[in-house]
Amino acid sequence: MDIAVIGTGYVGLVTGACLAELGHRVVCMDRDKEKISLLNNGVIPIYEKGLDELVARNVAAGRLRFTDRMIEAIRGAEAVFLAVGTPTAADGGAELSMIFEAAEQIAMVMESPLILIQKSTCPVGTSVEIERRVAAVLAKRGVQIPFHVVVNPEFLREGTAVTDFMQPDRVVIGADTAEVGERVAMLYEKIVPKERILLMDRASAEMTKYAANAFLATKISFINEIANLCELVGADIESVRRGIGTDTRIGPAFLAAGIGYGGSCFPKDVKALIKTGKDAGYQLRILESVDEVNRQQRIRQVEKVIQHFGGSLEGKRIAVWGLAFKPGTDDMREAPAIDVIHCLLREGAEVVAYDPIAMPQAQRVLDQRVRYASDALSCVDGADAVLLLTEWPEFLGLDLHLVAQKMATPVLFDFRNGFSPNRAYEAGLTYIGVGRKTKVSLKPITEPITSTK
Ligand SMILES: NC(=O)C1=CN([C@@H]2O[C@H](COP(=O)(O)OP(=O)(O)OC[C@H]3O[C@@H](n4cnc5c(N)ncnc54)[C@H](O)[C@@H]3O)[C@@H](O)[C@H]2O)C=CC1
Ligand SMILES: O=C(O)[C@H]1O[C@H](OP(=O)(O)OP(=O)(O)OC[C@H]2O[C@@H](n3ccc(=O)[nH]c3=O)[C@H](O)[C@@H]2O)[C@H](O)[C@@H](O)[C@@H]1O
Repeated sequence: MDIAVIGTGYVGLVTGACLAELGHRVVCMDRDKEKISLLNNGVIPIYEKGLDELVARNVAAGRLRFTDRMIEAIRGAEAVFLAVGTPTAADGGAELSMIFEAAEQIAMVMESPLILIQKSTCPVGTSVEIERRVAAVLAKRGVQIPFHVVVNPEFLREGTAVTDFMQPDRVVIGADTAEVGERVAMLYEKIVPKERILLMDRASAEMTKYAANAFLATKISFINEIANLCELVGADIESVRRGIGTDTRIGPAFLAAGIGYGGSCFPKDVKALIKTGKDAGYQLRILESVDEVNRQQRIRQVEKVIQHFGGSLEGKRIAVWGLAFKPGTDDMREAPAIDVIHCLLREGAEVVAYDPIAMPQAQRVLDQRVRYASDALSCVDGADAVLLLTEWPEFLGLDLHLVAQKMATPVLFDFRNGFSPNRAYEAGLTYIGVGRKTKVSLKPITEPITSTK
């Protein structure tokens, strides 16, 4: 099929490259000329495992092209994916101006029948509004061109985006007729069995995406609340996590306690769903708490650091391991590190940070006073404490004896529960995790779980 993808960010670029890999002819379009120029010069603007080879292979095979011109993107296309951003608006809802603008730009130049596929995460009713706007532009142009708007939300995660796209648990397709839904389903036939392609109405597909992200965010805030309680009553969250995660009705995924969720989606999608509820006259109490618990979780961890140093961080050198919102990505959107570092600086600390991949992105958003180290060990040189904020494997494999030796005072705040407390103690570090016993006298009975899936 000839396909256009509008918006060449994390989702658009992965979608375009993967569809090309499946044999389709794909044109990826973005209004950001710099991004398109990089891509046309073989440079991938984001860090995502496996994406560079995938893009290079499909460009070389002539199945994947990039443009900043809408008319060029949709010429000859049968289907157009809309994968532009839908960030948080001032009222907490989803900012839809970019997706409406893209749809209207398509309507202004389309010459033949099209299926518009809403890949971006958008509140219930957006597909109907897109339909209305496209029809209005076509009417203004005085042309009659058949088109459909189909909802096909994306469930990939950054860091594993290519494999998530190529091996999805399921594909959700919301369409107003079974026939158009089936046509979009054909795009996924090679990667997912038919019974896992879920055809439904458009409103339900739009809601499914928000419900999925909101549920995963709820699991995280839930386990963080239990972890906070563990700290107060002397239980260990890693044991509890194992104890509940082995119940098949609960499952082990998304139960890693820590500093809370960040990223471009959970925070914004939870807020947007709360706003959808408000607009419909329904208060989503659970999700309001999920959002609030997540906000507090960052503050709570900084308070632990302040408390450890007797109420002030004035003149303390704090090392920060990890800046991206999770390992495997350079994405700094809503990264806990932003808030944590802001608070540390406000309290008078000197901050030295290191992230194996995200430092160039971080430098754009963090305070100029932050200093950057060239590796994980030099980051802790002379530090009064080190904070693990992103559980990159590179940190977890460090020799903690060496770490302790380099520090002025050997204190490890493990805000991702990436290390074994006993390993840290044996290396001479004071260990403070999230929901972990501050002193573990027994041999470790649980190993830290670093995978979040
Ligand atoms: N990042 C992720 O892991 C996931 C994101 N999503 C959803 O996918 C959507 C896109 O997210 P990301 O890829 O992260 O966003 P992004 O911000 O990385 O990329 C969006 C791109 O759209 C471009 N754009 C905006 N308006 C445009 C227009 N009128 N014409 C052409 N290009 C335009 C921007 O220049 C940007 O390059 C959002 O709705 C998000 O919630 C869904 C699943 C996963
Ligand atoms: O809509 C989206 O954008 C995507 O949002 C998330 O993907 P992503 O944000 O890339 O990353 P996750 O692996 O879900 O992690 C999100 C945040 O939760 C945190 N997390 C995750 C799991 C866990 O157990 N504990 C925990 O604190 C991570 O550190 C990270 O900050 C979802 O997992 C995807 O299915 C979805 O498509």
